[in-house]
Amino acid sequence: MILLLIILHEFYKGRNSSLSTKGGENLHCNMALPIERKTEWQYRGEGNCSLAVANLEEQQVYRFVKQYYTQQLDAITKSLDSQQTNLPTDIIEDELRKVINYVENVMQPLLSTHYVEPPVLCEIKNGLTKEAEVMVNESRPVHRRCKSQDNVDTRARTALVLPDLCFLPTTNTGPVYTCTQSLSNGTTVINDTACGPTISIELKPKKGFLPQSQYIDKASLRHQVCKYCMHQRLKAREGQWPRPTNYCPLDLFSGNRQRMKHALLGLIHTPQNNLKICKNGVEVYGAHKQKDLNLLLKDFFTGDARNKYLTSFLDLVIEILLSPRSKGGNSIETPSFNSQVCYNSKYVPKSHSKGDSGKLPMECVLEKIYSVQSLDELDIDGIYPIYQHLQTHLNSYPQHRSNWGLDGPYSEDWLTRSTFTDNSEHLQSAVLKVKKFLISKTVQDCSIMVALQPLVKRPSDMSSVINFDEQYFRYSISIIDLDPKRFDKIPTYYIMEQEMEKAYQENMDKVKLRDIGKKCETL
Ligand SMILES: O=P(O)(O)O[C@@H]1[C@@H](OP(=O)(O)O)[C@H](OP(=O)(O)O)[C@H](O)[C@H](OP(=O)(O)O)[C@H]1OP(=O)(O)O
Ligand SMILES: Nc1ncnc2c1ncn2[C@@H]1O[C@H](COP(=O)(O)OP(=O)(O)OP(=O)(O)O)[C@@H](O)[C@H]1O
Repeated sequence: MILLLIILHEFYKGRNSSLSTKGGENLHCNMALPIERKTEWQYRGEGNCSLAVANLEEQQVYRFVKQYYTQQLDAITKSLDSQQTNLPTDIIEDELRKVINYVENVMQPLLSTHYVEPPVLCEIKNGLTKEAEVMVNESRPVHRRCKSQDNVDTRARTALVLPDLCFLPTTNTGPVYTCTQSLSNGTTVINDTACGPTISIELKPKKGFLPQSQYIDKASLRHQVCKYCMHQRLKAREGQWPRPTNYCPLDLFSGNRQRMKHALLGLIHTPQNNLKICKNGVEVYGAHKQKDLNLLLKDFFTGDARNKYLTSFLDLVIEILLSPRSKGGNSIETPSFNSQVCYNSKYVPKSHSKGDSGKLPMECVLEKIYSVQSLDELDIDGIYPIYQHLQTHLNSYPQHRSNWGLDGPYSEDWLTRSTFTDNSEHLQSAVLKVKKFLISKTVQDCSIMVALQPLVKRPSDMSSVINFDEQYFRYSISIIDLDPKRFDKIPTYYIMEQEMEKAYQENMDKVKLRDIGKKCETL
């Protein structure tokens, strides 16, 4: 019997990997099998909507939906159709399918197959989500353990699944942690492919440009201070994080290595939810855990860099962030890219280093993210009146909401199609602007995952290998968290933007008053 179950297990495992490129059209997963053996789960992270846990055996990460997610979903579904009687399990499944379609049909073509892999829909057996949640509980941040909204929704019968991006794409032998391998005859040989730990770094870069929209008041601070820096004041006032960060997204997106390093050091100083570093999948640095990185990186570099491991690591990450994956070889600078400076940034330019033009190379991950973020040309000030206009129209013609695909389905032509020919050109163009805005919002909230492993020598296959400081590293780079943003959230965006600007302005006024006070004291 056990043998039969194992054979079935292997069969489904094979199916799982072969289906993973099909964007989850079918439901499949070995998690549905009645294997008695307990799965080894390891914590990977979480947001408001999902708990991400790695199945160590499969090297896959499951995103289990939380109760917060289903409550939101329930409210939205009821507001759109008060008659709806679907079961929560079906609603969740439909919604997860939409996420897959959005990533596959909208995000991947825009951001490239090199960086984006659509998740797969996986059926999960009863009791599995709870089992995983209990197993990883100790690793979760304390504030996530007490609210019922942060509990996984055990009614869900499906989950989104992606490869474990804290590791390099798996080989037949699985991830390699050590430099040596024990052979069956008792001898030990040096592993010539990979050596040392896998370090992953996750960056949530946020919005990388200052708006140039004509709809924003000319006198507005938003032309000088980026959204992230403004938001920091509001977050500080609301006690979301103990201290504001030195990180500014415009420094990271500048393409200038010195500025980028300044940005990364800002994140090391205050990671908040914008930086997370893992060693062999275990978080070692982030918002809630800050271990000695120089010590942790010691077995990652071969040279005797003493306390400079962190500096070397950041330089290596910068090289990867600027490397043009899809083209390979030389970097071509992006013609449309103009590096901007945020008034709030603490970066002080140093002497210009050689080869540092301060431009983003075409096709590097930052350039891809930047160019898709730039689809929003109007900013919220230009979009909000369009939203109101569309809402007024929808009050009279509610059926147009689905014609326009505002809540999906996300087909290949979601952005470009004009199936709503009975609408005026004006309306069609309004819908297109809103869609571009929502796409940009998704990419303003995504994360970059880089995984790296040192190699002992130059490998014969140099794809996804970087030569840095006379050492070779294999690496992978992916963009995650590309879920669609809701049309109905536009009014919230509008209010939030005003609150952020107000909070920033009030803080500036306070600082000014304090400075005047200090001057008066010295007179
Ligand atoms: O509005 P922002 O810029 O604060 O972004 C939100 C994120 O906050 P952050 O500032 O990154 O800490 C927020 O992140 P956290 O849950 O706070 O980690 C979410 O990603 C939120 O997206 P959604 O509502 O879950 O779809 C994000 O909302 P969207 O604006 O992307 O809809
Ligand atoms: N495939 C993966 N490999 C490794 N870690 C992952 C993977 N997917 C997610 N994670 C980790 O889990 C975290 C939370 O995942 P995710 O962003 O999908 O949750 P979320 O609830 O949608 O977040 P938010 O509410 O902030 O949008 C990520 O920030 C990342 O640290």
